Amino acid sequence: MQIAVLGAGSMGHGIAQVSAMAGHDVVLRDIEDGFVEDGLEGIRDNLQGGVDRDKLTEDEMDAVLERIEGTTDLEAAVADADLVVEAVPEDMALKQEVFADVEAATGEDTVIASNTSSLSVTEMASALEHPERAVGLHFFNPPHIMDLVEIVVAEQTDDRTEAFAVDYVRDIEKEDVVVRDTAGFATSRLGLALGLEAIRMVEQGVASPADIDEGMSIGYGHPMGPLELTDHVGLDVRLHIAEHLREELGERFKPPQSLRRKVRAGNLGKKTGEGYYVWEDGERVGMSGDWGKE
Ligand SMILES: NC(=O)c1ccc[n+]([C@@H]2O[C@H](COP(=O)([O-])OP(=O)(O)OC[C@H]3O[C@@H](n4cnc5c(N)ncnc54)[C@H](O)[C@@H]3O)[C@@H](O)[C@H]2O)c1
Repeated sequence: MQIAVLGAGSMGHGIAQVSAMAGHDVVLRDIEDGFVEDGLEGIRDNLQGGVDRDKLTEDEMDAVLERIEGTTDLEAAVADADLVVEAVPEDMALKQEVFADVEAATGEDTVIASNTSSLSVTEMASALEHPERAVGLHFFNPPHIMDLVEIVVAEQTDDRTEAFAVDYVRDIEKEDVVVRDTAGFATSRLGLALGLEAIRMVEQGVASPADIDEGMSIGYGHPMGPLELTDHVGLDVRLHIAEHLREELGERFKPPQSLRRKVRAGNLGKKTGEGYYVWEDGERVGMSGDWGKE
């Protein structure tokens, strides 16, 4: 089928790639030529990495690239699309505008999906004249590696759209979970609950960040402990989501004091060199504060 992906950033280019790898024709749209080029370059790099690791052949790579076209023209991107996936920045007003613009430029049966990680798809869909065609397709980062797609069913989503989303996710060989449109969906809500409790445990001196993380990675088989994951995601991002979930779901998502303090101090995790751990050149070299070396 014909798929349009709007936004060629971290997520958009990956969603375009996995769609093309499943044999779909994809148009990748961003607002400036340079962003489109960066997205296409990202796809080329990912695929080349796959060729280097013998996951696909040069010919397969070329065939995937041939199925992807870049553009800055919204109308050209969505006119013939069966599915449009928006991956523009996480801003409700922008996403509603994009949804409405897409609806004005595409066919009546086109499914319009959002890759939002935290916003209400129901609210986004209210910008449409036919909101029953809206659905959330929450990919994980990076989309070409991560197997899960959370399908977010808005209040207005009809059965056809939900079934279409499930078929698409299975077709691109990802695993689907279907969740109702509630704050934090299923994954962010549970992941954050674990992260916030781990932070409170560090504050209470229950154990060091490294010991808490090891407990979860070795004891529970998590690929990464909740504190290291917080450092990867960004403390500012986690704080923002916690505030949103507190507002929607209650005090159990109240952000711990140390999370606020660290964000105020500019210690946002791996990207700034310190969060609950200290990072150098992308590597963990110790723990933050008095916990010292691991
Ligand atoms: N980064 C993640 O880990 C992650 C994971 C899951 C979901 N998400 C969600 O995916 C969405 C995109 O996030 P991202 O990290 O890829 O952001 P990003 O900033 O890397 O990319 C966004 C892109 O959208 C482009 N853009 C802005 N306005 C546009 C418009 N009107 N039309 C087309 N393109 C436009 C920007 O130029 C930019 O290239 C957000 O809703 C985010 O919450 C992100």
